Amino acid sequence: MTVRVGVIGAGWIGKEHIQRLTHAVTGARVTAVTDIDAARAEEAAAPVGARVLPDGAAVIAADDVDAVLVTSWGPTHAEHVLAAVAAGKPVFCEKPLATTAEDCLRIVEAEQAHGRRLVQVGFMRRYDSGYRQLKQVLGSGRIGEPLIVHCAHRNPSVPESYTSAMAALDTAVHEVDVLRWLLDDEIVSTQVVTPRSTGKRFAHLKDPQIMLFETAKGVRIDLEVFVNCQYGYDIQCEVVAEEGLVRLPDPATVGVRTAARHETEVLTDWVGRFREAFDTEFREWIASLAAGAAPTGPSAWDGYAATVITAATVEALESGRVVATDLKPRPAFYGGAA
Ligand SMILES: NC(=O)c1ccc[n+]([C@@H]2O[C@H](COP(=O)([O-])OP(=O)(O)OC[C@H]3O[C@@H](n4cnc5c(N)ncnc54)[C@H](O)[C@@H]3O)[C@@H](O)[C@H]2O)c1
Ligand SMILES: O[C@H]1[C@H](O)[C@@H](O)[C@H](O)[C@@H](O)[C@H]1O
Repeated sequence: MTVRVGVIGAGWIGKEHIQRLTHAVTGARVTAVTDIDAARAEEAAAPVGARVLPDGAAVIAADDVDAVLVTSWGPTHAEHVLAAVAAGKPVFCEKPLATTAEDCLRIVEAEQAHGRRLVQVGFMRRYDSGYRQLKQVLGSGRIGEPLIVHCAHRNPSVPESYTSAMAALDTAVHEVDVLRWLLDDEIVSTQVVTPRSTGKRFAHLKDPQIMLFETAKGVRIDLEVFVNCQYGYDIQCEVVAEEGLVRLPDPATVGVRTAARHETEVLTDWVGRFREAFDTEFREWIASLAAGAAPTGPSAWDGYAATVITAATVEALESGRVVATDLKPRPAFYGGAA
């Protein structure tokens, strides 16, 4: 069975995912595309033989759309996801699920009222082979219980429109999700320490930031977010446990030895670093839909948790205080694990 996908938002990542669904995933076809910029929609739709529809509502209602992909701007996500759930269609929403906790809860409630999972959120790190190996080691019990996690999330640079709050909302949101999943634990408090800011970019920006999270089981996480590090796109994660530690591998690149030096490449963007993870994410999503099963990836509840925890982190940055995340109790509908 071919899953026919309708796409809402044909910008940067929308175009990437349209290409991915067409060329890297079997069993999927993009049949409809919309964007508030019609020329952009046309540019993304034409090469894959999809038609352009006037808006998100038309995509969701279309007879030749079995599942919906939301890749528009964050503040518009909730409207499209709620409409897809109301129509009973599976929906994959790029992060964030919604920009407010209230909207996330609306989605969570609508999905529960529908009675079956329809929503998956685009946290692709859960599909990265390195993170999956980390989870396998932690789950095997070989190194005992996790105690401390050291992480770094570095981008070479960001545009001037990037704000200090985006370090949590746009960037650290990936660690928030992947660490909840990796540790099978919940983040209960957050704090932000601001070292001297880099002089290499904008005066308005607090960059780098050190985020300190505490989990329900007492694990401490330190996360350096440095979005103008200049040298490359660099994702680090090391879990220190009772009987050992496990570290996220760097992507494999050839080592070059020349002129008395040994060099390996550092990637420069998230597109290259997580390409395979994105491919796997969409292959597994489409496979679950083709099998008539509910999606197994990050849920609407995970989307809610990430929005609440990152909002609390912005509050921590602005107040200088430790902020409790105060998540609502997890509904049984979403299972036991984080
Ligand atoms: N998983 C990841 O690592 C990752 C990476 C980049 C972006 N994202 C997320 O993907 C989303 C899109 O990011 P982007 O970088 O592609 O942005 P973008 O600005 O390049 O594209 C967004 C597109 O959505 C369109 N749009 C906005 N509102 C719309 C609406 N109501 N209906 C139809 N189209 C609408 C815009 O015209 C634009 O073309 C964001 O939520 C972002 O956080 C995720
Ligand atoms: O939207 C992007 C994307 O989510 C990347 O994975 C992250 O590294 C960037 O910091 C963020 O701005």
